[in-house]
Amino acid sequence: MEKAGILVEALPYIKKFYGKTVVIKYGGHAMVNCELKKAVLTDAVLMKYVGMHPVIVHGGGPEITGMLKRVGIESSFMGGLRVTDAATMEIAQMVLVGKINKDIVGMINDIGGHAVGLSGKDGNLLVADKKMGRVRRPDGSEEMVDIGLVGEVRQVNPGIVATVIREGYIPVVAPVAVGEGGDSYNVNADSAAGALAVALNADKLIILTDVEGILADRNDKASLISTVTREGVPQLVEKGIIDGGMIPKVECCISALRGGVGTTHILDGRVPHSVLLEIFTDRGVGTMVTN
Ligand SMILES: Nc1ncnc2c1ncn2[C@@H]1O[C@H](COP(=O)(O)OP(=O)(O)O)[C@@H](O)[C@H]1O
Ligand SMILES: CC(=O)N[C@@H](CCC(=O)OP(=O)(O)O)C(=O)O
Repeated sequence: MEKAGILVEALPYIKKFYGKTVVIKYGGHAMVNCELKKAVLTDAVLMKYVGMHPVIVHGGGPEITGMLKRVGIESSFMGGLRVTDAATMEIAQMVLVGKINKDIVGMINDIGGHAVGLSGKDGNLLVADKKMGRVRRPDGSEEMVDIGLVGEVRQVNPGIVATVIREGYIPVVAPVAVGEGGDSYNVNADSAAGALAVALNADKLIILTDVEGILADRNDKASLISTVTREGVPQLVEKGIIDGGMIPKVECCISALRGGVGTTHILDGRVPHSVLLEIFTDRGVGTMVTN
């Protein structure tokens, strides 16, 4: 009976989200092991079976760093973005599009779902301009520096994703964009997910990472901030509560909300089925960034 209770609890949410689009950003740090990956992807398959439209945008920062190391290239980051020269871009594309994307697609299909892998270059899905890096000088001022083939999404052409959804597949998108002259650009996966969520008019954007959500004190899980408004975020950044890799996540939540996405969430991808818990139960998990 207790187990059936979960299904009864889920029913109104299944009804509420029927036909709705949910963009799930699956970060590299949350891809801990095969079991966890399966749990996350099973959630997406289940969502599809109950009539929702999950779209996965994946990262893979740690795997790119690992592969670069194997070929003797040291990674460096500026403002959370990888400094990307031509050789780094080649490896990043190989890892993101050739390996991680296909691994996820294979896993979804193996679980019993139907997935199609895309990069931002397919169907000109993500069109990018060159993005400059930002460094803070000791006096507190900021300097813009060239960080190579890093892109900022200028335009999203979601047609190919819409087609894939309409045909019954789960789209799985790698954050490699097309730039001027057909060049590949390395795009932060959070930004790619946010831009795609806006273009698809998604109801939810869920960012899966390797922490419980936004913590007021990084050493205390109990300090989880379960809801923060768009206006409340800059204060948390100024106070230094939010820094590093969490900055592009909250920025992407804010721009997604501005662009019309219903709600945005930062969840712990290391907790099995955190996406299902967020969508189908009353127990909101992680941090919700709202209007
Ligand atoms: N206030 C905060 N609460 C939780 N994590 C934070 C906070 N500020 C910064 N972080 C950092 O952000 C990291 C998540 O970003 P990142 O490592 O880029 O993840 P991903 O690979 O999932 O994109 C956390 O592991 C943590 O170190
Ligand atoms: C420009 C830039 O930094 N791109 C990222 C793309 C992958 C990514 O964002 O992966 P995570 O979500 O796992 O961090 C990178 O090269 O690491």
